[in-house]
Amino acid sequence: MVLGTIFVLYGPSASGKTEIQRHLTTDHLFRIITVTTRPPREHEIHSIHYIFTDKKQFKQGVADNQFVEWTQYNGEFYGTLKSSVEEIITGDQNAVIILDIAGVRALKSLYNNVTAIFIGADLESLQRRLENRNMSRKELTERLNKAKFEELSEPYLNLADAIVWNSDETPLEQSIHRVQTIISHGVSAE
Ligand SMILES: Nc1ncnc2c1ncn2[C@@H]1O[C@H](COP(=O)(O)OP(=O)(O)OP(=O)(O)O)[C@@H](O)[C@H]1O
Ligand SMILES: Nc1nc2c(ncn2[C@@H]2O[C@H](COP(=O)(O)O)[C@@H](O)[C@H]2O)c(=O)[nH]1
Repeated sequence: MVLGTIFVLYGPSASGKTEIQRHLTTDHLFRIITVTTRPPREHEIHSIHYIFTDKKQFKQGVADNQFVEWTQYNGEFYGTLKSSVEEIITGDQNAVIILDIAGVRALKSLYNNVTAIFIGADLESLQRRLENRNMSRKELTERLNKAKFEELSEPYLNLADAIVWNSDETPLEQSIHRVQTIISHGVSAE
């Protein structure tokens, strides 16, 4: 195993990225926490799920060149701090991070040791899971449409080094195990 590898989980909203990341128990695996301007969900905690900030501070961070990459999603900003990534690239541990496709592209273009793991689920599973979230109908529709027209499309999947389907008929433990195997033994172990 090459240490200093960043494993990026990406895929549509509610595909299970956060849940899978939360259960990974691989040794020497650091979780890179990203920054967002979107409001926290009920259960989300500052510095654990995200570094929550406001738009003014985020824009200042962009101006100060603090981000290695940043993106906009549903009218909110999301970004990866340079400091959090460089700690891994120059260190001796692996890391896992959750990004959108722009983030995957950016990290792959900047660093060698980046493995992109697409976490997917069918639209029915995504809809059911999003309906369980306390979000507006408008946001739910936007997230589902993004999944339908972008995040489940070929260009999105083609960027993946490994694909893990985590629809409702797949036990979550099985998906966690697959991601854990990829992280511990590499994509070819799949
Ligand atoms: N295999 C599964 N079967 C049933 N439910 C699942 C499965 N995997 C994840 N879930 C549930 O789906 C919901 C969404 O998962 P999660 O929050 O991890 O998605 P996400 O991909 O991180 O979404 P987002 O990008 O919007 O933050 C959670 O309630 C989670 O428990
Ligand atoms: N390019 C980046 N994408 C990010 C970052 N942090 C999260 N994300 C992605 O944003 C969407 C929306 O996230 P949500 O928590 O509001 O559902 C999702 O695809 C995340 O993967 C980041 O720093 N950079």
